[in-house]
Amino acid sequence: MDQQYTPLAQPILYRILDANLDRTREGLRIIEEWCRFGLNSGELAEECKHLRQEIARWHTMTLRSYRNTTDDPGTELTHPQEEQRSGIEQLLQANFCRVQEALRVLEEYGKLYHPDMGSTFKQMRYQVYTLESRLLAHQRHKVLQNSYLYLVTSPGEKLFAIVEAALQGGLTLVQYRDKNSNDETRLKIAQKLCQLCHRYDALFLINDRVDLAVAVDADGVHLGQDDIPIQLARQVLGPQRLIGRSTHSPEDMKRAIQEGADYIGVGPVYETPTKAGKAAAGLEYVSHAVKNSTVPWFAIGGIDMNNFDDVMATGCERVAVVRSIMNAEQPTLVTQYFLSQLHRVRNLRSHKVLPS
Ligand SMILES: Cc1ncc(COP(=O)(O)OP(=O)(O)O)c(N)n1
Ligand SMILES: Cc1nc(C(=O)O)sc1CCOP(=O)(O)O
Ligand SMILES: [Mg+2]
Repeated sequence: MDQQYTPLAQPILYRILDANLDRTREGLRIIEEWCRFGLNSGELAEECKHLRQEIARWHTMTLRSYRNTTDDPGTELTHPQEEQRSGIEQLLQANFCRVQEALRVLEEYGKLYHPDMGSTFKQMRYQVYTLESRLLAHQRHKVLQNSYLYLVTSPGEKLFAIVEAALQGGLTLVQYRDKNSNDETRLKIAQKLCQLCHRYDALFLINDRVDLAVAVDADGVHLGQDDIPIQLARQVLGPQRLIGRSTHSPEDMKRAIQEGADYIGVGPVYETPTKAGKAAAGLEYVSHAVKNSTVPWFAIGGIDMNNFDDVMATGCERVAVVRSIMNAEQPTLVTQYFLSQLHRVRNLRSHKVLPS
């Protein structure tokens, strides 16, 4: 039987357009507030505002006059997930999704309303996809900039409990490093750790494995000197994810920065059983990083509470550790101790009590 098509009644069309214009404007406003107050990014906030204003031009009095909230069954419908957000990332993601869906509705139904509306809203939807990528990248760089302590994990039964304890102590940067498990296990662990870190608004990176980073939607990867080139990792990961590179000499550092590393590891400061057989690069190399690194960098290798002051005396302001936290009896307290000391040194330097 041939299907009978009837033209969409004008009041229905107008209500659909009104509701979705509202939805996009509200969602963009929520995103804009984070760009402005959370990220301090005038540029991103301005882009949201500009989009909102363009959308407002289509939101005419005529369309608004068809609003009938009391008879709209949709106002009662909420998903339990809307009542709960585990962190800012989830909140932003939910609102981007809402805006993109509403823009798609406007694109399709708009074609029945005005000859230009479909193409205009299609363009806007792509603009919002780009905005989402840029905002995510900005967000990740901001957390990285504000991270002074980096936990590189080691495998063990208490892995999740230790990472969570450290996150409770204020840790904001975690790397999953696991040299021996099979890929099925690695994938499961990485998924769980990623969710855990994101619940605390911390960054989650994966050692060595670009594929796993994509699979679990991690914030980035850490690559050693023997791993794939940064440029190739960037092609796979896109511009919005972070790439870290280990460096052991001034030449490594120069190359990693030139190749576009978002941060670098500087070490091993001391010989360490975590990387047995690797010679120490020493405090001299840390001092070189103080003077020459133009990207955030983390001193790594054998750092603990006993030698922490010596490392900081070079002018270093960020450290990465494995055993100091993974083997600690009280990982929350150790994390808090490291963070408070790192903060204290920065404060003393900014008040010129210590040389910077
Ligand atoms: C922050 C940080 N710095 C250095 C390393 C070491 O990476 P790599 O040289 O690739 O050695 P492995 O960790 O893969 O054994 C790191 N993981 N993190
Ligand atoms: C994983 C790693 N990379 C290093 C480097 O110098 O690139 S040193 C290191 C091990 C750090 O472990 P711990 O804090 O237990 O000494
Ligand atoms: Mg590696």
